[in-house]
Amino acid sequence: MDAPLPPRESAQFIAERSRDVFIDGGGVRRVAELLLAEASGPGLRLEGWKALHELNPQAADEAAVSWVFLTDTLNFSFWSESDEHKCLVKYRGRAYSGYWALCAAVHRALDQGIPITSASYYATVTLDEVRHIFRSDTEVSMPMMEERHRILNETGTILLEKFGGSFLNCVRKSENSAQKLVSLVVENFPSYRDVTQFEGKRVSFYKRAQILVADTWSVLEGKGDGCFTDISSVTMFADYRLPQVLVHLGALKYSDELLKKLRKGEMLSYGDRQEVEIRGCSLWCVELIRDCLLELIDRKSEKPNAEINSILLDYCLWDYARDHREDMKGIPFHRTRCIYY
Ligand SMILES: Nc1nc2c(c(CN[C@H]3C=C[C@H](O)[C@@H]3O)cn2[C@@H]2O[C@H](COP(=O)(O)O)[C@@H](O)[C@H]2O)c(=O)[nH]1
Repeated sequence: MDAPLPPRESAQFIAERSRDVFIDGGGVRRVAELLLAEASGPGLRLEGWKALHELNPQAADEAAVSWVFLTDTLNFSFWSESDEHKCLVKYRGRAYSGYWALCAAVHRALDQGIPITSASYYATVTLDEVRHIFRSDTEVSMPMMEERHRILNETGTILLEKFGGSFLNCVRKSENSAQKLVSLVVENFPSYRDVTQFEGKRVSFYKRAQILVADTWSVLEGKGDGCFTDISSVTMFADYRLPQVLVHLGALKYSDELLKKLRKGEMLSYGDRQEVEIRGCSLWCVELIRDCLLELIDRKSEKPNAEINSILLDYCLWDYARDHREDMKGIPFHRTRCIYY
């Protein structure tokens, strides 16, 4: 079977044929201007990954890389039916939700002596143990617990068989190429194969594979094994938060029909035409925002302290979405239950 289009090309192909999701040129520019103000701050710098997030590993060693691999292997589908009743994990006096609940649960387990980031442990961890490790401190559990258990066993077994139980060995096989690492991950770990169809073409988003490469780059601070020569070729990560924030900021628009459907809380299945259009147009929209931002920076002839790329734009917009949850209440996120994002 022919290889799918890579994410960036997939996004352009989808955006050019989209019927229910549209990119707004004026909105793209306004977001670029909003981010220009950030260009010299920590929000758009690689160092922000550690400095702004207390649950991200602060070290840059093999254990930190293993932590990133474990969390990104489980980095999907945290949204709950109602925002009032959701999974929360308390850790060091704070209650975390969504993706951060996952990270808090990993730290809680490690503090209790459970080696959850070790492949030899999660390759054979039982469902009951997974339920205990990722237990919620509310009556709402983390979604898709059975799928998380299956993926842990599958991924741990493969990591032991093919990479000596350490994701750092896989990183080293990429020889400092981000694209090669994305390929190694999707070729060897089935749960990362975020591929679907659109108008007869096989398209890919590779959301978890790309964020895994980005987080590996971040945790290794862009140095040594984490110094990827082609890191700027990695695109934003097509999840369910970025589309929501891009619509909120006016860079993306939904048709009335789609907006009505999302407002009613209707589910979209993975691979549905509208679901693919939301993900593809969001990815392409961030590429256009990046191009516009780089143009604005050139015009201001203010050299940013480090190269701005789609990863840093994504992190910044995702954090923005987290910090503006209340303002975004009127904009629905699309509800898809899957293991890919
Ligand atoms: N596009 C994009 N999607 C991201 C992330 C992250 C966290 N990563 C970075 C964040 C801080 C550190 O810098 C990490 O590196 C999680 N997600 C996705 O969001 C969804 C969870 O959302 P909520 O239910 O609100 O927690 C779910 O699909 C999850 O897969 C990101 O950065 N970008």
